[in-house]
Amino acid sequence: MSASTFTDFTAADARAFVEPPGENDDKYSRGVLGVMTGSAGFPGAAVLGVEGAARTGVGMVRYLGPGRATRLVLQRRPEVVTAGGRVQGWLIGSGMDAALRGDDVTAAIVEALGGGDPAVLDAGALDIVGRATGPVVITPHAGELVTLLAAHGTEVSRGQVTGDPERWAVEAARLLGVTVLLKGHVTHVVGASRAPGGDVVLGACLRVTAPTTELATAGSGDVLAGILGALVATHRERLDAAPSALAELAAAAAVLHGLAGERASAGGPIVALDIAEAVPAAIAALRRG
Ligand SMILES: NC(=O)C1=CN([C@@H]2O[C@H](COP(=O)(O)OP(=O)(O)OC[C@H]3O[C@@H](n4cnc5c(N)ncnc54)[C@H](O)[C@@H]3O)[C@@H](O)[C@H]2O)[C@@H](O)CC1
Ligand SMILES: Nc1ncnc2c1ncn2[C@@H]1O[C@H](COP(=O)(O)OP(=O)(O)O)[C@@H](O)[C@H]1O
Repeated sequence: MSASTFTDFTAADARAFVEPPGENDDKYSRGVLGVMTGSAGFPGAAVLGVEGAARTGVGMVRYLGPGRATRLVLQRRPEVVTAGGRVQGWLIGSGMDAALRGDDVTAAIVEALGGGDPAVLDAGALDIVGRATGPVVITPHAGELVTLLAAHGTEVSRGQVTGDPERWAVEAARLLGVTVLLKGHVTHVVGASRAPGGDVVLGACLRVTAPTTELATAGSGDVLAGILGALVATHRERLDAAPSALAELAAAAAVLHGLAGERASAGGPIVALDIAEAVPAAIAALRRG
């Protein structure tokens, strides 16, 4: 495989994706994010992703998940709407386990993915990436990428992935035909989509280096997925015009996640919710330049 060249994607690059709403915007024109996350085992992931999305700025979040997770989400974020309806993008899979996912949940995900809207697929929805009819970005960590590659006939160890993340992020994008955000201290993003004939077209290869290692904490990735979901929903028109923007949106989400984590940490430890809560200040600082 030929080596791909990764370009550093920085805070200066991310500025283009944190513009405030326009004077004529309303909650719908701004973008609605549909969220299917959480499960009986991991209801907290739903709270973390929704908080990440809400704090990034989005017109509305529609949360569609199991009862307990729904109650927890509403307790924390009463703004969230729990009825179905039109969305500009989806966030699906955080806090789900593909092996335990009920048939009803799988059917609901497949229906959502069949609508052609852009989707962020995380954790327990990575196995159904092939059912999406719209642009997709997947957000695996190294272990999840190993499982995903194996399901597509490529055997690789976790050590091999962490030892050469550039290679395996590109390989996954090439194999699946979707944009890949491979998480880590350095997060690698590889843009990919399918041409009308079905051939995979590779796009930008972007690299985001985390400003703090305190991001390595439970639920941190769920917050990242929420941030990315919000950016996707609020940039739907840009994505429709140029699907290649999905890679930049993914990299911008990783930048925001890092800046928010650094701000929340201020040199000390953090919990995942701290990252989400620090996103508005991180965006304000980015806008100021
Ligand atoms: N509060 C929540 O609800 C949270 C939910 N989460 C969700 O949890 C699900 C599973 O994600 P994971 O990535 O954790 O699980 P994975 O199943 O991807 O990875 C677990 C791996 O870590 C290993 N492992 C487990 N405990 C270990 C230990 N103490 N020391 C060393 N290795 C250990 C296991 O053997 C396994 O190989 C996802 O759906 C995710 O979104 C996580 O984000 C954590 C927070
Ligand atoms: N050593 C590290 N330094 C900086 N960021 C890290 C480090 N380890 C993990 N991260 C970041 O923390 C997040 C962890 O996500 P993930 O592994 O999905 O955890 P969880 O499933 O608990 O949410 C990712 O955004 C990843 O890039």
